[in-house]
Amino acid sequence: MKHSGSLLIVDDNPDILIAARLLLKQHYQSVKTTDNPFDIAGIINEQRKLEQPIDVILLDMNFTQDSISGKEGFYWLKKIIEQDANIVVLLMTAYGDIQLAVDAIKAGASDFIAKPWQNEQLLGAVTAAFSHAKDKQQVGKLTRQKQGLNQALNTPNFEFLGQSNAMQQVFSTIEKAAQTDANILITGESGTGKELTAHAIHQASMRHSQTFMSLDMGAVAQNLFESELFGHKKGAFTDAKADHIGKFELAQGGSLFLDELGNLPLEHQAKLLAALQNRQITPVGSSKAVDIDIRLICATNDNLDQAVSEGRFRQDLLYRINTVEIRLPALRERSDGIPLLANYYLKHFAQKYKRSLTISDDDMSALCQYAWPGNVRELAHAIERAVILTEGDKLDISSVVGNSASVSTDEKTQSTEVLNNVAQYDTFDLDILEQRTVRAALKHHQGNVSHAAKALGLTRGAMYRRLEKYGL
Ligand SMILES: Nc1ncnc2c1ncn2[C@@H]1O[C@H](COP(=O)(O)OP(=O)(O)OP(=O)(O)O)[C@@H](O)[C@H]1O
Repeated sequence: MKHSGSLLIVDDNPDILIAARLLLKQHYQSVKTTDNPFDIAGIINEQRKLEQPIDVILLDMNFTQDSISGKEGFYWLKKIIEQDANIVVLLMTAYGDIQLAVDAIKAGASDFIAKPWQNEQLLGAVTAAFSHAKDKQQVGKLTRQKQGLNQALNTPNFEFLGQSNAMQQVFSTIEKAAQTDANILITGESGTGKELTAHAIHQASMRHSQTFMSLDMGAVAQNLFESELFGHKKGAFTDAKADHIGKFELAQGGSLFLDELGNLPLEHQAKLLAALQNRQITPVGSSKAVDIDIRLICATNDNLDQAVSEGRFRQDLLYRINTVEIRLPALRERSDGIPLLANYYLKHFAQKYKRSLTISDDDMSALCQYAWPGNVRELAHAIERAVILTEGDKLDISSVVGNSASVSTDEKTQSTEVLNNVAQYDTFDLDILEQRTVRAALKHHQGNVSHAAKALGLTRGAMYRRLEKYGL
């Protein structure tokens, strides 16, 4: 059976063309020939159009103008590589010497054949060239797939917006810090946009075409931190059924985002510090260290200075990760930015649910006065819910504010009251408000933690930490 694949033979000697074609035609589906190297580019284009692209070119080194130096062969080799780097070129000459062969391979040829050839020798070289071409095409395909995956992983679902002075400052710090490889710590309450910030840093950095890999430390089981970060070898522990690549290695060349870093237990903090200091990691169960090249971005809504003073977080690790610190202000501290965000999310969800809705000026100022304990995430969820619930063409604000989980009339009335009576809040203590909101969500969802977490826009890990924090 003939192999699929296309071959082009270029030689000014018609006898050579006939002999090579006769032999190779028995083994390969498509064998083209030409005695004029100026035809090469046209044949490559033609075959591409026919969806039978040339995989391998057998190229003579000396055409009539200059019969022994091989210069012409090098010239055409260069032209072919410029036109299509996936084509594998085999050079041939009757005046072969070792130096010419070495130079040909240095210039990008895959091999070198001396004329006259033994048929087996030529067949062997062409077979190897086809397999080389297949590998090159596979690598090209994988590279394109990786670029596509990187692009998908690196692109968050929403734009990163900010109008307020506070956010303008954040954007300017991101721009400056992104240009360097400095470790960056992003702090701020839940829902303020720490993850969006991490993406923005990666996008503005030199590493933007590489991988952005993230790990939510709040969602990692206690016994898996090391393996998630550094990987493990098959058999390293009972459940290690196969080798596992850790996030550090997956992020190689790109950025590694460690979210909710405050959750990393002390015993693992030392290992993270060592990895950052040595720029090397060792997978669990391996004795071989792997060099790493990543930009580290960490985020937390914990107060790490306080965690240090309470002995929960290593001071030396904090110094290592916070070369640049970006603090994201709570939404209530930048209420002048609320209209931009509210309109953006209204437009987004109106499109999604095929509605045409606007927000009245009064309602917009009400949105600006509300304290948004869940920050932008709460605002986005509230608007999505209101878009679903509103019956007219003006967004029904009473269903929006302060009531992320509920749709009942009672609770709607309550939230309207909350909105109308901002001044009558009995407290603005966020911990207390958060605790109440968590309780309300749990009650509404009859104690179902997953549902309540979803309604609050929290990950399960973040929800469990709050349950623990408030003893619920
Ligand atoms: N400036 C912003 N512009 C547009 N959307 C935003 C902005 N900030 C946050 N959001 C949206 O709010 C939601 C929460 O953002 P993000 O996950 O980045 O917050 P976070 O601070 O990492 O939260 P957590 O601490 O709970 O993980 C996302 O849907 C995000 O798109």
